[in-house]
Amino acid sequence: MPLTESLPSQPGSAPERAIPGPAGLPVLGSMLDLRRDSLSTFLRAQREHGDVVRLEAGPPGLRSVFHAVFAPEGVQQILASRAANFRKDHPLYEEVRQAFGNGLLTSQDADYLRQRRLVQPLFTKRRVDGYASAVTTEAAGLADRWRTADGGTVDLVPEMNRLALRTVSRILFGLDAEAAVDAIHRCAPVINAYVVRRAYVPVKIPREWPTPGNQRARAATDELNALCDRIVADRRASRETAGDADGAGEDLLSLLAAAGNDEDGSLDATEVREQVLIFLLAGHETTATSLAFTLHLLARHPEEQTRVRDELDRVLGDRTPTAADLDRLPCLTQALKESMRLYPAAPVISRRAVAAAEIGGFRIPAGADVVVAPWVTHRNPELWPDPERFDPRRFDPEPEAARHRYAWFPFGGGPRACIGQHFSMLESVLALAVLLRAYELDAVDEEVPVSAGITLQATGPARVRLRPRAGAGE
Ligand code: HEM
Repeated sequence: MPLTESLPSQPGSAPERAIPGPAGLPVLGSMLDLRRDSLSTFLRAQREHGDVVRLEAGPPGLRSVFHAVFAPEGVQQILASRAANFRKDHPLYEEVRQAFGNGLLTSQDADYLRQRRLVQPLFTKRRVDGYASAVTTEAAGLADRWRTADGGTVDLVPEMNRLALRTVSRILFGLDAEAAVDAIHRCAPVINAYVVRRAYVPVKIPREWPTPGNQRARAATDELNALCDRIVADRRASRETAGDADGAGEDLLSLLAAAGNDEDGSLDATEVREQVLIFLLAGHETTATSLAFTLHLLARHPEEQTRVRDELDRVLGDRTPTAADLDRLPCLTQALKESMRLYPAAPVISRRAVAAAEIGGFRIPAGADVVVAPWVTHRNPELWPDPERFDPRRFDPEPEAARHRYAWFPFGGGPRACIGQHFSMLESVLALAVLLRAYELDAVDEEVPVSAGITLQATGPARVRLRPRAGAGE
């Protein structure tokens, strides 16, 4: 086993110096803080202790130790330049793997390479551009439905969740997701909370024990698995009836089904189901968060909303946006990126070090659990002056080019960067364009409380009042 990776240290640094961090409570360390509000705990740790910190959780003798790295240079080492040394073996990923199986998000090594090769063709630029009309059709359907919204007010959190789930299901699974919406929205939060609760405790109650928490999580997992099995079985049945008329390789389900049928068994039934589940979940919750917060921030900042809408009117007039419009809507794209800075859908990304590594002048030991946190790096006042302020112009071409590549990394980076990144940007820009052309939005709620599950979760409503625009969408 290699014990030390030689990584460049900063000039004059002293690698053996102890990594600073909060003392926390005498017995439990930072365990309660991490479980209660990991985002604020990491943010405070950065402000008080710097860009490499060490947090301890649990009583002496049973303590878990977590390292966190916040400077863009360190993030780059972990996610990209030294990615092979930082694996998805962190307790948080172990919990995600237990809950959702070994799909593309959690798999590693040969399994991962095989899976990534299989699904990559769905995410080429040409392929993703082809998803545009499905996105605008779904968004226009929602804009129509909003005409009858109760009191003209909607909560963007469930609305965007439903929109993103319908869109990804239609594109990746050729499926009308209406039947799946309820089950996913009931089960995903239960598992999300369970995963995070377990990730930061040093001693875990075995999953098999019949505690109420274990039973609730098991029931939710079983329901999601059954849903995914049904999705796969329905598609198989319809392919057989249609004599494969829809053509293999058309969407994710066709690709998976074809691979599952391979004689060499390259994906067995469990693997097919696990891919379906991970793409259903990773493919909608995250984009939904971006959509909801972008609309809500624009509702809270009318001058920015006007700037975006003027651009939409100028560039699109009355026509439906297409993939070719993406480069023509810089104001909208900047507002989206700024919202992803403030509310990154994956606020914390976790890894485990194989060998020891020097980062930012400190030595991270072999076997250490390490996180990088877009939530914290995106709020570093040295990179983002007045960080809590919503200011889309931070993404003007000049300041954007001047910033470190890892000052903004909502999609991660390196070999495990988000496969859905371009899809998500296309989906968000086009859906936002359709909705913002049809409605002006006034914020009802101001701040929206959030917490970190596997992904960022809004824990309160993000309501807006809708004012239909004259002539739009009629
Ligand atoms: C705003 C939207 C999104 C955000 C912020 C986001 C964020 C991320 C991040 C940070 C990672 C890397 C995790 C790590 O390094 O540990 C990731 C990976 C992944 N994402 Fe996304 N994602 C988004 C949308 C999507 C969409 C739309 C899909 C699918 C259609 C998707 C599917 C995946 C998958 C399968 C992986 C694992 C990729 C791999 O390891 O090869 N994501 N995402």
